[in-house]
Amino acid sequence: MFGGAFDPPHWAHRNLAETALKQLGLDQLHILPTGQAWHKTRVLIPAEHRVAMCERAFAGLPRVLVDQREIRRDGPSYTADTLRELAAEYPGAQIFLVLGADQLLAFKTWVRWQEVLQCATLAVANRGVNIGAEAVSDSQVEQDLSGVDIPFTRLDMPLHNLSATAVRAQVQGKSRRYPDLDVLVPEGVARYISEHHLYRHAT
Ligand SMILES: Nc1ncnc2c1ncn2[C@@H]1O[C@H](COP(=O)(O)OP(=O)(O)OP(=O)(O)O)[C@@H](O)[C@H]1O
Ligand SMILES: O=C(O)c1ccc[n+]([C@@H]2O[C@H](COP(=O)([O-])O)[C@@H](O)[C@H]2O)c1
Repeated sequence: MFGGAFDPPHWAHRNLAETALKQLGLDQLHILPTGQAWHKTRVLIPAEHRVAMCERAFAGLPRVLVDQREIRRDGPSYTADTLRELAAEYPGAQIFLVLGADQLLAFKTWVRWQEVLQCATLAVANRGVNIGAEAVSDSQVEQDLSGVDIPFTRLDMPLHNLSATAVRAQVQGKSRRYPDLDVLVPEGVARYISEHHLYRHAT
């Protein structure tokens, strides 16, 4: 499973999914847009938009499905609940949880994180912890991860200094770092953002 706010989904998300499919030899990859992100302070845009953008962002990747269960479930989205359901649906399967290094470093704040580890193997992509600020190097990420005492496997993906925060800032005109939105998000997502006038105002 690969969960996220996906507000909006960007190139690093797609590359992460592609890398996980190939490197882990997955039979199926569930993309899970978060319902209620209890751990985020900002309010996410409506789920229907995030789902529609995920459909576009991950389009054409084999064995990928956008799974709306966290959106349909009442209450905060806990990964432990989702993994329990997936484990029951795929008895005997090895389940991987795909995430970026920033989330691995926060992992012990997750609700029932021990249960998450019982259900899934964590598959982690390098990502700078200092997201949105200056670019970070692989060696800095290595240093950040060196103290982690949780078992995980590495996804071999080049570092992308990219975040949904940077995409929202670009659309709001707060940042002029990139020439075009297509550099940050797949074309279908850029079109959707423009057609639905998303992210024009700060939330
Ligand atoms: N550039 C990236 N490199 C590696 N992993 C990433 C990257 N961006 C996001 N991820 C991972 O994808 C998952 C979902 O991320 P999310 O949808 O919150 O995007 P985000 O860019 O972190 O958003 P925001 O900037 O709003 O916090 C998380 O596990 C996160 O670590
Ligand atoms: O279960 C939890 O307590 C929990 C706490 C923080 C994050 N998560 C999940 O981790 C995934 C990535 O989170 P984020 O904040 O990077 O979008 C997403 O699926 C979240 O629901 C889950």
